Amino acid sequence: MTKDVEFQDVVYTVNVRKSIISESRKQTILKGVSGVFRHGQLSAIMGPSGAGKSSLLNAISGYRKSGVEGTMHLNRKASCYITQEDHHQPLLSVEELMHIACQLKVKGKANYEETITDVLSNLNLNHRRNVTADRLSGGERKRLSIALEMVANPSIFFLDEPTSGLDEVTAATCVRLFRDLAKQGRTVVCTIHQPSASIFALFDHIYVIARGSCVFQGSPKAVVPFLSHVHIECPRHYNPADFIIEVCDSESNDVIQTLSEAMQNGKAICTKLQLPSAIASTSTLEEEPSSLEPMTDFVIKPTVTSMILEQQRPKVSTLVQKMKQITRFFHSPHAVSGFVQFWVLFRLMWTKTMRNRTVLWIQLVHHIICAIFIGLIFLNAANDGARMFDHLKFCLGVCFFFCYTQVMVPILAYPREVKLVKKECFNRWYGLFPYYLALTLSRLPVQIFLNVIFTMLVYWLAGLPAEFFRYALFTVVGLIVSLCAEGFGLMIGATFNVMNGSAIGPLTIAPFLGLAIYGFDFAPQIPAIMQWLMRASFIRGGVVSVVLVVFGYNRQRLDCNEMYCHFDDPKVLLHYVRIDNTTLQFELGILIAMTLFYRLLCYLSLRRRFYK
Ligand SMILES: Nc1ncnc2c1ncn2[C@@H]1O[C@H](COP(=O)(O)OP(=O)(O)OP(=O)(O)O)[C@@H](O)[C@H]1O
Repeated sequence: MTKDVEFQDVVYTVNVRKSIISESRKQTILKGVSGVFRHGQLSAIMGPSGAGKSSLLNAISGYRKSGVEGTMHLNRKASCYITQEDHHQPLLSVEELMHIACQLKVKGKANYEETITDVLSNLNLNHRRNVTADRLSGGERKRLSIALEMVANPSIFFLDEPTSGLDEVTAATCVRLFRDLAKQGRTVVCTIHQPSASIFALFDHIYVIARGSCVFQGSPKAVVPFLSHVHIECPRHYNPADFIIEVCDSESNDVIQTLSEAMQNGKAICTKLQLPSAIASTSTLEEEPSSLEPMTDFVIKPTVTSMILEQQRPKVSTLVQKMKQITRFFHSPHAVSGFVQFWVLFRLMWTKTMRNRTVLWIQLVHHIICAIFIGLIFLNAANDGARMFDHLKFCLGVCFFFCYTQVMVPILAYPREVKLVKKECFNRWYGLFPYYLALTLSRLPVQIFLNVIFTMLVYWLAGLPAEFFRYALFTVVGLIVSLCAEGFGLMIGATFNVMNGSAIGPLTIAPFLGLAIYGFDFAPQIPAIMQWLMRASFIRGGVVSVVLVVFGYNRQRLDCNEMYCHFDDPKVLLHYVRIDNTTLQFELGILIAMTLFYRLLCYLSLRRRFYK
């Protein structure tokens, strides 16, 4: 089982477009870079801002797949990726998070308590086990991210800018911790912007990237001799890390080209020249670096990777390769079954919902106030045969409430969760399907409870007939409309960030609202094309369903306090708005199909984002 990370001729291209109307063009971010990160070593990917450090880390770790070409050689199942921002489940303590990590990542019934205490003590977090993740300091949060992955004991760590936002002392402590992890036989690779001299000296291996090309690879002590080799002299007492970044940040492309050619774009490595007598006495793991004293006897030599060795070996038959691919496809990358993943996630989401008391109270108050507001507008109007348009407005008001309440919440709240889920799915905590199922089902109990409160108040205040069957149908319709609206919101929240989503959400819902109120006063003249368009609006479907529940099912004649009430017979109203030719079952069927459709789109959108 390989523990090293090797890559060859990695190219990463993105499509960039200046504006929506301009043609997209390809931009090459990584220009055929190669390199190797060995186990037992702490490696840093360095470079000026925008050089391609994160792109390289994402490409070799597999965190980004689309647009990446080249050969990568690493054991992905034994690796983990720690993002720059430490996304953790809020409202859960360190200990609870560790328990969840164990339940999802540790095979079989192990003694979680022992594992948790071991890992937390190792990372100096044991004293913070009862604190919630959002109350931890920056350094502690970073250590928690590592602790959560450590329960599965991965042999490769990829960390994106782990020291960003930390002060010098905390950053040095973190880097020392990564070094300890590496010394235990792991490959630890992190991107770092511009380390201080003391932090720079802690790394075993440095990989410098500039404008998408590799300009240095090797020991930090070889930086100064290497630059001197290409006639760039680092001033005495200057931090070599600062100096090489400044050199790479210069305007001139020639310097970068010279350095990159000398390093064969990562196919070569700067290392200490070892005489045969010295080789025998040197261990593979280097001693604790005490200073950045430059090497005197360094050499640039080709990196010998197992990929190169493999190329020299006789080829394995394509049939054997195909068989390996097929068995890999059927082998689940997760430690526990899909059902266990679902159950752990369901309980986690339920706990989160129950602990978020403020949100629960806000939702409850919102439902009660809106119900009283709508109820008072149509107070005891439901039985007045002279107020046909008020009846329709009541049905519209109820549906609009469900739509707006359910659409906007996921649009604003969900994009934040997407990043956390992407990281956890990538690190093989769980699959997307169990997560999605848990997400859908865990919200249901609270949604049903709030909907029942709302419909009870509205139904009673409006003075609708005291028939349990009619009230139950009224509540079911409300629930299906709210599930459909939530699916629509989730689809937007999963596809766009908060800023774009909060603009796109209301924009896309507006035509649905228009179609929902279109033509109730001239229903017989609605053209066929509009009929089809109206079908596309789930709000229209909801309004029609509510009208059918309110006025269908043998509703008694309404009261009439005037000389003549044309609409006191509910059948006349249903006929006037051309709703008498449809059934509640049909309308609900379409609403359920739309709910499933939006939720499928949400799932596919998440899939595309996670696996691209
Ligand atoms: N998806 C993308 N679309 C367009 N440009 C991109 C994309 N991803 C990366 N880039 C560009 O590629 C370059 C390298 O990006 P990357 O994030 O890898 O740089 P970096 O070295 O990590 O920078 P920093 O230290 O500032 O985070 C930048 O100019 C960035 O704008």
